[in-house]
Amino acid sequence: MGKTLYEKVWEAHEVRKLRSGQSQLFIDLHLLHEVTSPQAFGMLRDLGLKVRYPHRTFATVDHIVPTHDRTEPFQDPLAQSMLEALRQNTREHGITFFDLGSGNQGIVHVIGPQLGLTQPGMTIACGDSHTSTHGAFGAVAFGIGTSQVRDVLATQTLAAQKLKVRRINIEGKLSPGVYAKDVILHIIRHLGVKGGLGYAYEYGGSTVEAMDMESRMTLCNMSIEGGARIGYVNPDETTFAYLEGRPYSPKGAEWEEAKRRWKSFASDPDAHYDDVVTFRAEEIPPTVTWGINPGQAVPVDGRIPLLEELSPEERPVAEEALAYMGLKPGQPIKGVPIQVAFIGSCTNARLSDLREVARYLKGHKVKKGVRALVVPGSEWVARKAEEEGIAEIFREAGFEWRNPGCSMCLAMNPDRLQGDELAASSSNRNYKGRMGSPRGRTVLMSPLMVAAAAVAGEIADAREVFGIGR
Ligand SMILES: CC(C)[C@H](C(=O)O)[C@@H](O)C(=O)O
Ligand code: SF4
Repeated sequence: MGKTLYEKVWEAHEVRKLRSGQSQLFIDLHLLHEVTSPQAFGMLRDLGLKVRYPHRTFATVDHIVPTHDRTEPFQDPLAQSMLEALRQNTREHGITFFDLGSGNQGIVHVIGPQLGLTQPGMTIACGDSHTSTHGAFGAVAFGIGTSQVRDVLATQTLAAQKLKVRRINIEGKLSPGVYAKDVILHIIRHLGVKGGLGYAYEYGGSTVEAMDMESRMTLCNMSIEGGARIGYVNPDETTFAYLEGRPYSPKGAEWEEAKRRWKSFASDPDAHYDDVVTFRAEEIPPTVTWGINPGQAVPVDGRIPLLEELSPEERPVAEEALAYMGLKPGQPIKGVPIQVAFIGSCTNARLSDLREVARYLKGHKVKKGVRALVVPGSEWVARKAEEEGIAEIFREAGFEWRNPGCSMCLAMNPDRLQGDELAASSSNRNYKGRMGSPRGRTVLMSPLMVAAAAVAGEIADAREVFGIGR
């Protein structure tokens, strides 16, 4: 019986089995940001310990960064002190820090891949739940809590429980105007926000094989929204082509050797899976959420479910969601007015996302009264987008072009909703109050659908707004 990538990577990194039933796992790459690291460094200091492998540890600042005016000191003294703590901690421990203005600052899950730090066959940990993003490269990557951040800093290992593996096949060709974001929203809608508990998700099939790396990242990014802490795609030629020549990618003879090793981690054709699920690409519509978790989603041309169509478990959450969102059962989702349009986050703020939107947005204008923001995922993305004229297309259309950071996705910075504003958003979470206002509302969708909503002033079908596929 063959093995999955997950099992192979696990076995290659298992230091020992622990009496608890967990394993001690070696972590190849540890990524840090300002929110979940200060306490971990504090604990290390209290224990009189050093960082075990500073050269396997990299830091950036993303959550608290103001995206409008980055002049220091920031207006929020807490944000300023978090940045300073990270500067101090990384300096003291000899850790590379991609600080503001370094040219490489950005959302942690955007910069790892972009710099070639994220590689196939690695174990990657970060004190952030969307670490699953890095699985797009065939890495076993997962979010950890602050005490585990301490453990990894001190030992470069952590105690972890092995997961089951669910293979998710997506077969066929996506329709025009349908993207990886729609695929993952569709998957979560069908498997549920808790469907992945206890599983790592392995995504495959002809649709995934045809996806570029940035689409695969979008897919893996939201695994956690489906309850799976880990999501990954087997490494292939697309993966290698993306990594070749990146700053931290292996070079010269090492490159060929690395590729050989990376290939060996891919799941065997006869690998055993604990579960297998298959979706047809042609059946995946542009998908948008209507509720307060990412599983409460419908096709953009569909209706919000009637309560009687839902299972007894789903009903109370749906009622709560409808009351919060100010929406009615059976109502079409299209046409719901929006006040804010947000293109950004570790799900959808990479260069290919912005390129794709710019391609269609050119010549259109944001509807009067809509506040539209585009927040590139990293300084590198921002630079490239300026060079390619993408930034200008957004500005021309009436979007505010901001500096890189998490921005409104989590609103740990000045970018936030006001009152009960409703935002069309390319981010990954639509929890109550997620975007900084206790009554603020978030509707998740692909970046192109956000642009369509910005132009229409309401939730709209990008295929109609931009004349796609007809
Ligand atoms: C701040 C951080 C711990 C958090 C996470 O783990 O995901 C954040 O990035 C989020 O998206 O909610
Ligand atoms: S962009 Fe959003 S989801 Fe991603 S790390 Fe930042 S806050 Fe978390």
